[in-house]
Amino acid sequence: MNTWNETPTDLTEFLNLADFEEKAVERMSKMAYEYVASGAADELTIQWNRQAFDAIKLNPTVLNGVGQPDTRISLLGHELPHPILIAPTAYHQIMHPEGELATARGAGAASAVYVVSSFTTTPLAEIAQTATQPLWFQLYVRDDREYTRNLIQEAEARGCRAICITVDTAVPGVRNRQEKGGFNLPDHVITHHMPGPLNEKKPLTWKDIEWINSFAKTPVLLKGILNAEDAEKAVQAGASGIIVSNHGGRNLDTVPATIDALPRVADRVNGRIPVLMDGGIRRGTDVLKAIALGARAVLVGKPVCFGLACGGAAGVTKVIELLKTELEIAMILTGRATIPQIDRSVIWK
Ligand SMILES: Cc1cc2nc3c(=O)[nH]c(=O)nc-3n(C[C@H](O)[C@H](O)[C@H](O)COP(=O)(O)O)c2cc1C
Ligand SMILES: O=C(O)C(=O)c1ccccc1
Repeated sequence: MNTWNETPTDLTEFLNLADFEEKAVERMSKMAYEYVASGAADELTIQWNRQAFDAIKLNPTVLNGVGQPDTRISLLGHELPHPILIAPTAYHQIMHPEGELATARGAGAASAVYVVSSFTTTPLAEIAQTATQPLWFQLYVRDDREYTRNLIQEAEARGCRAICITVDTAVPGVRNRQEKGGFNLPDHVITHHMPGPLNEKKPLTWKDIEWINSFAKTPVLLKGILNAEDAEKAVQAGASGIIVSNHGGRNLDTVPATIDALPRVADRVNGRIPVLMDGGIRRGTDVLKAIALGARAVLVGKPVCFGLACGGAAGVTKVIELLKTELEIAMILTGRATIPQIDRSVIWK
């Protein structure tokens, strides 16, 4: 059991996701902040993820009679109250002493699916005991097939409802800024399910995906697809879903913004499997734009880490709730009563 006796942070002054990032700089160790905030190399992709959202204009609809929008979605056979998921991020114990347990509680209070990273610093069993909302598991595939099979089976046994295989990290990116920040895990922070560093993984092939699909009992999603050709292969390999992602700009610098990559992937997939996206979601209008351009749901990475650092579970909850409230406002002002009504006509051409 963790005991965390500090007075809870007053979060009333946090009005948007940018406020969390601004305050997180002061609260986190330099090492942890630089780890979370940094991107690969010259950080062009990390900037483009945001700039591309900002460049998309919305088309309002007046006198539309929408009062309280319905944000529910159906995803992989389940109904979710809203389309905002918590992206897998490693090492929550360097962000807050309660680590992933706070994230799980925060996700529960915000009715959000929490995708637990392979590099969780809390055992999955403890997270599963704390969680009150669905968990998914993010998988880094390692060389040892038995290890990978056991990890998937453990995640499934703990009740995780989907496996997201991260396919964009055959090697870690050129993380100059993370290195300059002195990245180094304290001795007491242990990655229970992933001993050893990120770069001991094997280069994956489509055959590995088919192998995992042959025994996985839960839906398998591929996280880190950016173009239509790979999306088509994912469908052919039997994936149950795709997450359009550039890993938050942390891996291959100068790949495009995910919101620019999304429409082509969505067009090619053409509804055969759900397409999710992440990268740069900071406002409810970003969620609306992603759905308009073909995403069934979105995931949020860095802002959740900053929420966790600023306010533990309550900070995580507030980050998700702010986005959801902003999404509802954007739905009202564009005249969309339900998520399926958000189509490309909400984008200003
Ligand atoms: C601190 C941090 C750690 C991350 N760790 C993982 C991870 O363990 N596995 C993974 O698939 N993606 C990881 N990611 C990528 C996120 O899942 C997600 O793709 C990205 O953060 C989305 O962009 P955003 O931060 O702009 O929301 C990490 C991202 C951050 C910021
Ligand atoms: O930092 C990351 O983006 C990431 O994916 C990761 C994965 C494993 C270990 C450390 C970081």
